[in-house]
Amino acid sequence: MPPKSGHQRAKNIDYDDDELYSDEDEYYEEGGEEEGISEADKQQMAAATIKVKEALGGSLKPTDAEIQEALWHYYYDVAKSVSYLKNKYAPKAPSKPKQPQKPASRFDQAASAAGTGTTDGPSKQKAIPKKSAADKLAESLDKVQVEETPKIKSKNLNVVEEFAKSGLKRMANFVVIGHVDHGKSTLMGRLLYDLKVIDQRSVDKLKKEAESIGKDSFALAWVMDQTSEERSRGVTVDIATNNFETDTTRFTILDAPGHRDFIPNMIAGASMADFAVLVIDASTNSFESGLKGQTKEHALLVRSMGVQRLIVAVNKMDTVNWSQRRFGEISEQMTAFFVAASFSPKQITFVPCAGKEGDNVTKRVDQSQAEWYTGPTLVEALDMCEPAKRPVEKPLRLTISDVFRGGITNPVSISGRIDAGTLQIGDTILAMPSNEKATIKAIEINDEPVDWAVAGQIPTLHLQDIDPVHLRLGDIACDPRNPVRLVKSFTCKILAFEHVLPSSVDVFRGRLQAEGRIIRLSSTLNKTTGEVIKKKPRIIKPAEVARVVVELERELPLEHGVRIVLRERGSTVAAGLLEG
Ligand SMILES: Nc1nc2c(ncn2[C@@H]2O[C@H](COP(=O)(O)OP(=O)(O)OP(=O)(O)O)[C@@H](O)[C@H]2O)c(=O)[nH]1
Repeated sequence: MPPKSGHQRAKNIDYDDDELYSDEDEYYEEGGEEEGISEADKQQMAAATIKVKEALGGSLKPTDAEIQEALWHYYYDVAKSVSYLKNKYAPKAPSKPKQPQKPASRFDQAASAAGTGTTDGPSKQKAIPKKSAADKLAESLDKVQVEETPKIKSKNLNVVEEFAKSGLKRMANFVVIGHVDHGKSTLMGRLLYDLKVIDQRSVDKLKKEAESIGKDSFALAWVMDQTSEERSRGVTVDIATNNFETDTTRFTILDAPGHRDFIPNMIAGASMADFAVLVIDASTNSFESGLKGQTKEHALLVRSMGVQRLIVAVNKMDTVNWSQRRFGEISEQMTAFFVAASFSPKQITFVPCAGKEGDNVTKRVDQSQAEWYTGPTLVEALDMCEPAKRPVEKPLRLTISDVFRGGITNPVSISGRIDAGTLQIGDTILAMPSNEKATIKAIEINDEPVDWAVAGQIPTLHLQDIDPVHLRLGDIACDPRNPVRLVKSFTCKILAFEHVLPSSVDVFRGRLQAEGRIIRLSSTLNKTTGEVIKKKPRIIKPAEVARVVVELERELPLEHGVRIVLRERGSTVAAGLLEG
């Protein structure tokens, strides 16, 4: 298996789903109060018993009955029960603490470094055990002192200054786009392998797994495509992120899926990207079929979402014998298209490469194969990109791209790119549109605990004082003193991909998706100068730039300058920038 984050992912959680409380009845049998206990209580007790055992590790071994007594008394509050059991059963004489069964995860270390306590128990809505049973235990438990969840202490850092003096390498996020099967994942897998982000053993393991299901050629792609669903289908279904460093820059790869059904995920990737790597399969017919497929659509999408810089990886050059002519033909055709799509030719670099064998990825292609090519390798081209400026001085805006419901230490976590501002442990954030506050108890970047994070980074935040139902993909975590405003309708400048008429549309902003309606076509605009060409057009034609007004079904946190995409019945009709 490829390396995974230590955290259990729980994307798109259905919070009403009680999957945690499943067939664990055996844990209940040892002596709970059977009488008058509902099935839900039993299941809750069984699940909480497991959690308490995990939290106690191997050091203390109270019986199940003892654990359940504590849980019963504390209304299934795992943290309080654990405190009680530790107090009650800890050895009296000071002794060396035993090694915990499981090494503490980095998440847990981050939390304890921040001096945090934990809570995990039944939510407020859950059934409360009957008092009579609790009373039976009350007497014996009355005197126990319980640690309350401590307030998170902020170090009150000046994060902008910390960032300036940290000497952190510059950071850049790029999205990998291109038609299905053109070799995006393989190319990125190769990059990570050659830069030693993934080791030989892991690749060998992936190769074995790939061979065992007769898909040998996919081994490198699996470095990026990490979930089993993606593997069995052979396509990337979500954005895989991975990191690597060169001497000057720390890069985050956002590997977007090429399959047409998954364009919303690609949009989410593009909304976080400083630049894009467009992968084009140079093989006979593949380039041409890509042109009819997603090659152009993806390029247009990222452009209309504000991405200006492109690296075009003309891939699978081995299949055309590293033909200079083929490379020239593809570069020429694509340049004409890019210019029409308002990319500046200065911002585009074409690199011939072969991801599978790794030619011209980090190692220069053998001169005997392509003595005609003197330009940069892919990694050199990446290094030449100027990352966008980080608006660290602005109020915090973080677009939530994942919500995790974790374990005991970190019950609620989110991750997403910080679009603006900074944050640190102890900060209060406001989730919008739910308008609920939360406290940051720990922060991780690339699985490492840190004290702060700044615009451009994609941290994971471990939160407290909030119920996960208030956090949804696409929501904004912002500074409560400068909250993001909620809008019901907005004007935006769009590039049309198809004919645009007043009609119902799906509005995408990163991972946020909402139903809306184009209610007015205000004007068509000059692509370069932005001047009004025609007021109140009846229709907007493909490739035209226009200003339209969109009304949403519900209020959403949207601000000036955010990138949005309008889709209709599964296809992208337009994309652009929100004006107000
Ligand atoms: N000959 C050759 N084949 C390649 C090269 N790169 C990738 N392939 C093959 O092309 C196929 C598709 O590669 P992927 O990396 O999965 O393509 P993708 O673009 O990530 O596909 P999606 O995730 O479905 O969008 C695999 O069989 C790869 O082994 C290359 O440089 N040369």
